[in-house]
Amino acid sequence: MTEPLDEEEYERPRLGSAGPVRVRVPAKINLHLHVGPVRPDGYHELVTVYHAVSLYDELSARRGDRLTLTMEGEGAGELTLDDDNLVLRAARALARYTRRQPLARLHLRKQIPVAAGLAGGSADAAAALVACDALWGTNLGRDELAVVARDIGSDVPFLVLGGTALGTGRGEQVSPVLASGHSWHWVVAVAGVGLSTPTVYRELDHLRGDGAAPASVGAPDTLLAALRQRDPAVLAAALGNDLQDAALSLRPELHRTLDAGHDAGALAGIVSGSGPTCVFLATDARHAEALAKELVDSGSCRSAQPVHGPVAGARVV
Ligand SMILES: C[C@](O)(CO)[C@H](O)COP(=O)(O)OP(=O)(O)OC[C@H]1O[C@@H](n2ccc(N)nc2=O)[C@H](O)[C@@H]1O
Ligand SMILES: Nc1ncnc2c1ncn2[C@@H]1O[C@H](COP(=O)(O)OP(=O)(O)OP(=O)(O)O)[C@@H](O)[C@H]1O
Repeated sequence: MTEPLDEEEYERPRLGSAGPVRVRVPAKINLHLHVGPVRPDGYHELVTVYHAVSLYDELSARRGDRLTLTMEGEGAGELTLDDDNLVLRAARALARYTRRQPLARLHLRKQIPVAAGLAGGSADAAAALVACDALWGTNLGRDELAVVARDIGSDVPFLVLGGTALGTGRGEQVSPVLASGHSWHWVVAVAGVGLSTPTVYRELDHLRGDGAAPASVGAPDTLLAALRQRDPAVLAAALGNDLQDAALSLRPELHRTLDAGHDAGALAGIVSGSGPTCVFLATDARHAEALAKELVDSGSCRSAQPVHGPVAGARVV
């Protein structure tokens, strides 16, 4: 919890938007996720390729005499409205960075399932940064907002920037890769219950054991080359996620979801991030529609929907 600034420390507020400001923010999947050793700070060194997909949360921001948050939609009932909520943490972080009071009335409409491996919370934090930046007239710009995002969560900088990007460090060091303009088509198969990200990382460490050479998806070169080729069959062969075995160890029923996707004709299927969402690569939009329907009919997931990527990061709409 950051201490509030003293009254005289606040800058005189600049003219911002009269509001409401509406921001749409996508979910992310990891096309490649290499997990290295645990660092002294307890995080794992990562090399990942993030990919923003067309499943969105939406945050609206209005002027207010204090900071408030209301929520509706997917999983909103599971979430707290206190400072643990990543939306409020992000608004306070921006207020502190720009030396002003965190004054805004925020409303979140969620479609991204919670603790699903799609960085839903991180996405909402990114949306809060962009929305408050516009509402308060601080106008930091995307790159500086991504810097503020680093301390909120490892995935948050990417959700500010969007597209397809290489993530290193904890995942918070983000550099965009190739703006090829090619659209990839996926199906996200959402599980009934979420999975805690820290728990999955701990399970990976347990599975790797002490001193064992970590089995790993290695370098992202093959994946990056596949993205440039624009061939779904080549991309299918390049997808990989070091957290997958840990997620499957904790939630063996995900094997059934992956098998159902494969049997339905997906080019490939992997667990997204720390899971439990499974994401499947389709040939095109029509194939993705058919795949989603077969996955729902299989009863192996709570829901399945076609998405495409890459899409832009948190944006005022
Ligand atoms: C699984 C991924 O979504 C892949 O993109 C991310 O690595 C997780 O990103 P995130 O949810 O924003 O993670 P954070 O909120 O920063 O950290 C949550 C917890 O995940 C674990 N964690 C996260 C990132 C990382 N590089 N190593 C870790 O071990 C740590 O236990 C950490 O306390
Ligand atoms: N606005 C929010 N939306 C969703 N989760 C939130 C929010 N605020 C706080 N959280 C908490 O953040 C945690 C991570 O949420 P998130 O949805 O980002 O996980 P995730 O999708 O598994 O992310 P990852 O891709 O890192 O695995 C959850 O335990 C959730 O309770």
